[in-house]
Amino acid sequence: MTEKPATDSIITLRDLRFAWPRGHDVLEIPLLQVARGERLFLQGPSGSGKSTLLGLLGGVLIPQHGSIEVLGQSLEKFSGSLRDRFRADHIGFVFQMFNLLPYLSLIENITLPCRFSPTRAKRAQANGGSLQDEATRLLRELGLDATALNQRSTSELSVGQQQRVAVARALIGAPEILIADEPTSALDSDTRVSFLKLLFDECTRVGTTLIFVSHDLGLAPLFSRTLKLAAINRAGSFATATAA
Ligand SMILES: Nc1ncnc2c1ncn2[C@@H]1O[C@H](COP(=O)(O)OP(=O)(O)OP(=O)(O)O)[C@@H](O)[C@H]1O
Repeated sequence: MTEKPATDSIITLRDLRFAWPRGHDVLEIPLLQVARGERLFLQGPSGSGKSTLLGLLGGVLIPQHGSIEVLGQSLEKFSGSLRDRFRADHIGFVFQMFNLLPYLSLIENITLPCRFSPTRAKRAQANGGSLQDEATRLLRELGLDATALNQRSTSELSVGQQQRVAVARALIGAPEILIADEPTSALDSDTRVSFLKLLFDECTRVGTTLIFVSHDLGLAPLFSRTLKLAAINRAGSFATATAA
């Protein structure tokens, strides 16, 4: 893999190998560094290991070999509960299907990460006064009026509205890293680009590093760097990540 050493890297993977139980190695990454504030576009064919890599970066999975350093901490040395805490404090997630909870109000959905992370709750309060105020402010930045929408169930929101709520939830309490797994796949191409601009603006304002997975290669030029995961070959040899 061609990889420029980053001077201020927020993520460093070294000699990483990961295999699912009873499976071949899915990932082999000799070195990957992500700089603070970078917007990284992660691509690769279906099954190349993109979601697996996100799971490793988020401390949901641990590699059989190698190290994963995030914010200077070696995640593979943490216990499961420490990794859960670390993830809650420092990483926001936006999923393809957004995963909003229909039995919570829109504002409760956004403030949910603060229930799991006192660190994020404190940061959100420092920014907004109350968690509710901060959720409302984030929604406004993302172009939604919380007062008008909060009476509705999240399942009654349009896809574009749900997506913004999911972004507000991921960004509340200013996590250092935002991981987005195909969050634009349900949108038409014009809406995708305008949504990405909004996402970039928010990440810049909050100071969040963005790792974004998509099959839509047309979006890649909008990012500071593209990381391509190669397909796993039939013999089961390692997939290798390359920087584009
Ligand atoms: N929970 C699991 N248990 C066993 N194997 C898994 C599991 N999750 C993924 N895999 C395998 O790991 C490989 C990589 O899967 P992964 O979901 O990371 O790929 P992907 O690039 O995200 O694919 P897609 O673009 O289709 O979402 C695949 O061969 C998949 O079958």
